[in-house]
Amino acid sequence: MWRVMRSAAANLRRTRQFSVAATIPGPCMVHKRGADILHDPWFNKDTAFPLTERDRLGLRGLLPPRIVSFEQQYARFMDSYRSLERNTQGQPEGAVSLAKWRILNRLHDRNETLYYRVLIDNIKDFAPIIYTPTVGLVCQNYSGLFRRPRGMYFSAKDKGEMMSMIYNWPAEHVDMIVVTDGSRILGLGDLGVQGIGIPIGKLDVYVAAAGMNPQRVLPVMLDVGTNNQKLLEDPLYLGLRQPRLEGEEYLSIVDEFVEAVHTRWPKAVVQFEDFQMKWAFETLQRYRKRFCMFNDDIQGTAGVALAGLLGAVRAQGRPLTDFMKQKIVVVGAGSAGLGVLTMAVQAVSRMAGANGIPSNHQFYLIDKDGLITKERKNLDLSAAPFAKYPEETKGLREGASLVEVVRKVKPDVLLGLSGVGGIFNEEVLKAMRESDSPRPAIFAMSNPTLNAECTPADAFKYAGENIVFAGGSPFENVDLGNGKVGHVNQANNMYLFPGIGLGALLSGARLITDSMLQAAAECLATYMSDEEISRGVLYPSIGSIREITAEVATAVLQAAVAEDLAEGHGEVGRKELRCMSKEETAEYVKRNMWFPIYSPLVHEK
Ligand SMILES: NC(=O)c1ccc[n+]([C@@H]2O[C@H](COP(=O)([O-])OP(=O)(O)OC[C@H]3O[C@@H](n4cnc5c(N)ncnc54)[C@H](O)[C@@H]3O)[C@@H](O)[C@H]2O)c1
Ligand SMILES: O=C(O)C[C@H](O)C(=O)O
Ligand SMILES: [Mg+2]
Repeated sequence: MWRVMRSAAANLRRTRQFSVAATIPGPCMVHKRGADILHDPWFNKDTAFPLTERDRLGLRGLLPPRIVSFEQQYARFMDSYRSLERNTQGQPEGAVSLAKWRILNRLHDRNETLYYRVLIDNIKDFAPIIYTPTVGLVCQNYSGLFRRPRGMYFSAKDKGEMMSMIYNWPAEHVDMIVVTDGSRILGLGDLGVQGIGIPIGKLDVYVAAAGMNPQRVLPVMLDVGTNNQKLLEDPLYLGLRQPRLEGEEYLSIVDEFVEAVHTRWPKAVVQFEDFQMKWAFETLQRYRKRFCMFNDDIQGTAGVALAGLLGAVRAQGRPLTDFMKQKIVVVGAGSAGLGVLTMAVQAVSRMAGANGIPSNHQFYLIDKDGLITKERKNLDLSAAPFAKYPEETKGLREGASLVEVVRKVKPDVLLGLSGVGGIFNEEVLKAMRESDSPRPAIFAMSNPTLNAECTPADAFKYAGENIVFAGGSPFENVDLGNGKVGHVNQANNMYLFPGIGLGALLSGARLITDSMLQAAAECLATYMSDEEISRGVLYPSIGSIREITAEVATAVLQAAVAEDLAEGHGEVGRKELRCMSKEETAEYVKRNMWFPIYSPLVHEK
């Protein structure tokens, strides 16, 4: 458990060419002809339709005569993207990001194959546009940006209709669903129906990183109203104009949706995303023993944070088992912060061994009212296991402030999942200089950029140059002068959710268990070489997200097999999965990862 890969092995893996040859799709059946094909982004090839297909599909005369290759189309798109970048230099960042999102979104609407190819090849550049942080801005402006619908919308007004509505979705097969109710979009709060941008962005990452087939993914918005007064008063707002449903009324909507999905696509994996804390925990508890689902903010985030925390131990030159001694201050007792602490405690008890006494002594939890102790009035049930007994507080009082806690505890790690920009201020960061760790770690994981607890520049400036740093949104590395660079990691659940979803899907498991999630976290934690870790590099580059996702999916699938939960997927049955070696499992995963190239289209009536 928690073995650290030898650096040579990790490097070898990194240099291995990632094979896409096996993913070349065969002919693709299309039930449309003529202009209907050109207007369908799944099938459209624009000017790249060869003459034979133009004849066969009734496209002759509907396109200019010259046939342009995929490579030429690709180059033309990238040229226009780069010229947009040049022409908008110096303009406000938000406006530029939205312009970039628009040009990508237009391509998405027109030609999915080309869109996903440019996305995969340029994921490092494009992830911040189609995903965090720009996706946050898109959600905030969604009603104004809306041109064409994407995904499905189930509203409180659809009660009793969902079982039939689900059949309105045009695709026969759906493998992966990301659903939100828009109640806690990143650190931006309740954005109602406008939160649909998040499932769309997450599923784009699924296609790019996990090779999910875009014809088989479904973003979903459950619109149960909004408590965002500004949106309710906005004449352009596209969602229900009513306060959020609560209690049983709310749950009956989610229940109906989950049942409808399960009836039509019993094997689909469902990811719950950006639900406010009470519903995030409630729905996870309610469905995880019945359906193949997980909550990304609780469980995906936990695995990514744990991998980073273990990396921070290695960066101190200590053995992994020293994780049990690390003093960690978690700021934010919401779905993400509590998810992280829950998984960290599980890791500590595994390390302590079967007879070890599970301990959370070294963890300190802070929320908007300060340090959480057993003396807290109306202590939230989910935070209770992490509340400090009086004898554990080092003399700190209930509700002690963040800076008081940091000064007194001298933590090895300060981890923010509060959604509050800038709360790791100069005073707090300077207090981290007194940390007991030779290499303190600062994780400012809240999204989007302005909601990060601090910037990396401030962290290196005030807490010292020897820190290890991770943000949740992408930031540039920091120039420390004298040729030294402060490496900036992105501790974002995108390193795990695509592999969790893909591994679960390909295993055919009916549930996503703690062991499967632990396998995902372990895989990420052991991915980096000692040399990388010593430079403060805790996570792989986004550029290799497809490789890490394939490994995570393999680990998840193997864990499902080990628990005898893997029932098989498509042609590959339970028995075959059980007989596969690790290498064969990895090959099976890669073989099933979709890669965008134009397939020959064959018309079928
Ligand atoms: N990097 C990632 O992968 C990742 C994953 C999940 C969530 N997040 C981010 O984490 C943030 C929180 O998400 P969540 O789902 O846990 O939200 P949440 O609303 O469930 O919880 C927020 C918590 O922060 C606390 N808080 C608020 N103000 C505070 C303050 N001034 N000081 C200390 N604590 C304060 C609240 O009391 C609450 O406990 C969001 O910004 C989200 O984008 C990041
Ligand atoms: O969406 C992200 O970038 C990460 C996370 O799921 C979040 O809610 O912030
Ligand atoms: Mg989220």
